[in-house]
Amino acid sequence: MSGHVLPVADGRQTAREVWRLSHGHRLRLAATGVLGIVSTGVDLIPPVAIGYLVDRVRTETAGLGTVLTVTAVMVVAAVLGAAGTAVTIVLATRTYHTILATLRERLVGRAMTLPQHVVERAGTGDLISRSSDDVTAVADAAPAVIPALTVTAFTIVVSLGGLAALEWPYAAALAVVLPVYVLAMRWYLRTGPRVYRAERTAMSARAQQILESQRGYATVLGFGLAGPRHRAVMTTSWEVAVQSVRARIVQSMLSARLNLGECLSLAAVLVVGFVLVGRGDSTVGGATTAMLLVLRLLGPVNELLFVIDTLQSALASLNRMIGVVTVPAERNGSGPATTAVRLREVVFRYGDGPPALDGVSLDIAPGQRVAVVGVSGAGKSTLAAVVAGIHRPEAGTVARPGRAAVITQEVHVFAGTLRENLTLAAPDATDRDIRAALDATGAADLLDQLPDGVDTAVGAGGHPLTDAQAQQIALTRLLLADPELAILDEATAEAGSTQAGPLDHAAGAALAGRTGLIIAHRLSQAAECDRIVVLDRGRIVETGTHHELVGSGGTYAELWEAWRAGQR
Ligand SMILES: Nc1ncnc2c1ncn2[C@@H]1O[C@H](COP(=O)(O)OP(=O)(O)OP(=O)(O)O)[C@@H](O)[C@H]1O
Repeated sequence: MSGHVLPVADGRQTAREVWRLSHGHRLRLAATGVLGIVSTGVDLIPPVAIGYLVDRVRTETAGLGTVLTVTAVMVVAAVLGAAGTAVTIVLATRTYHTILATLRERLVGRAMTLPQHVVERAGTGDLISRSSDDVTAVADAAPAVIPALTVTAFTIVVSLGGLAALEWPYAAALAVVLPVYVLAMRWYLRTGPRVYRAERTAMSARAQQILESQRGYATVLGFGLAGPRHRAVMTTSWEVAVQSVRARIVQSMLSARLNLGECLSLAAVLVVGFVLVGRGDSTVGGATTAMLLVLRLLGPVNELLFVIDTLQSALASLNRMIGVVTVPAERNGSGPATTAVRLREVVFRYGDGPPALDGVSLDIAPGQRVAVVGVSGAGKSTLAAVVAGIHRPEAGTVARPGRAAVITQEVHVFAGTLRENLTLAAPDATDRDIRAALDATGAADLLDQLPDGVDTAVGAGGHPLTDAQAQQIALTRLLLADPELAILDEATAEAGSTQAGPLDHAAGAALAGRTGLIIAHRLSQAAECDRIVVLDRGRIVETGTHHELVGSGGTYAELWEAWRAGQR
């Protein structure tokens, strides 16, 4: 199965796609960046002001006026810095969600057009989980990750710049401590996700045991299973306790590593400050500013390390989402102008079963209507699905026009208005187009039965429709979608004898002017087609016009006789 999973984008693809998605938001992003730098720059003022005050106090040149002025400057700077940072975070979050919404739209759009065989092989669950769980993971990461990322990134740059501007050895002292943080981060990324995953898995197992015991309460009592169920819940609960303790230990160990980094950073800057002040290269006020800058830096860095696992899993989800968006569009292998559909030696089987199609070759010219007939199980529906691109053959080639539409036996009426149902594949259709299409397929009568005409709600919870009406709607939808190739798999097979005529008429209208492949159960339909293909156990055994085949006295002639006898 793993060979067929949907692709996962790598870092470069994700970066490229995010850059593309940011189109139209780049000015706002740049403005957010500038505001972030300015706000963190303003945040530098309090440490510098305190350093200045320390020097003035040491040289005994500070009066009450100086203290008040410096305090006022600090208060203003703190308020401005906080306000600027808050606006930066709001702007960044908004842009993040806008880009995420666009990505989600693209993801859903791409998911809808993925070839069915791609989805089937990967498992529908994978696609659903990418468009739901992964989107949630990326969206939920926003409150934790965005402030930590934006504030930390700007704070690191601005504080290091500030330290270097004071005296470069201060910045160098921090650089020496950097490996402690890098090692802590690498250790946490290796360990954290694993223990959290184990904790979550243990919790799901416990929930599962409890739920099963509750749902199967009667069985548990009836078979005297209370003891084993109790033990199962106890075992899984104990596992949760063990895993939770492990997770908390990992968090404590991360805190210990961060404390070590903090301690070393402060000690390093203190020692450097001591030496610089001793040599007269820095004032005590300068050393104080340096210490305050380092203290300011430590908070955001710790915060970032604590959310790094959230960030990592959000990135993994993002890569999975972008993986779907970047699935290359399938080449349909559109047929050359003289053939609309061209199959060569097509073999298809369900799982390990015998071939449902066994070396089928078929050409359909543009505008031609070909009927497929055969006994039940001959492979007719499979052929329709292969031509439609729903199934991919294991051998042979299939070429079809770019715009193909299929109506299968399972006609579905979507919950919504009749108009929405009809314009699903033709969103630009006007009221006149809809009316004309309904007239053409003979479904206009339906409008009289609906209280609000085309705006009546149909489908689940709406106005009830008969199977024949649902098929008429499907045929009208096809007419509006205007595909080059229409594949009708038993579109009129459900019809009782009174409905057969109108539905045959509707099918004829929907097929007018386009290439058609019709799976004909009612042979009167086949008789009207340009050509008939007879399938038997996955092979084409006869092909010709109705008259040719009846005249040849083969399989079709027998089927025709049997069908006519049944009609009498
Ligand atoms: N989803 C499936 N899984 C396994 N085997 C299948 C599946 N669908 C069809 N088959 C098998 O493939 C063969 C061809 O089936 P197909 O439905 O294409 O025949 P058909 O001619 O359309 O039959 P009918 O007229 O009864 O619909 C049959 O042997 C059938 O049992």
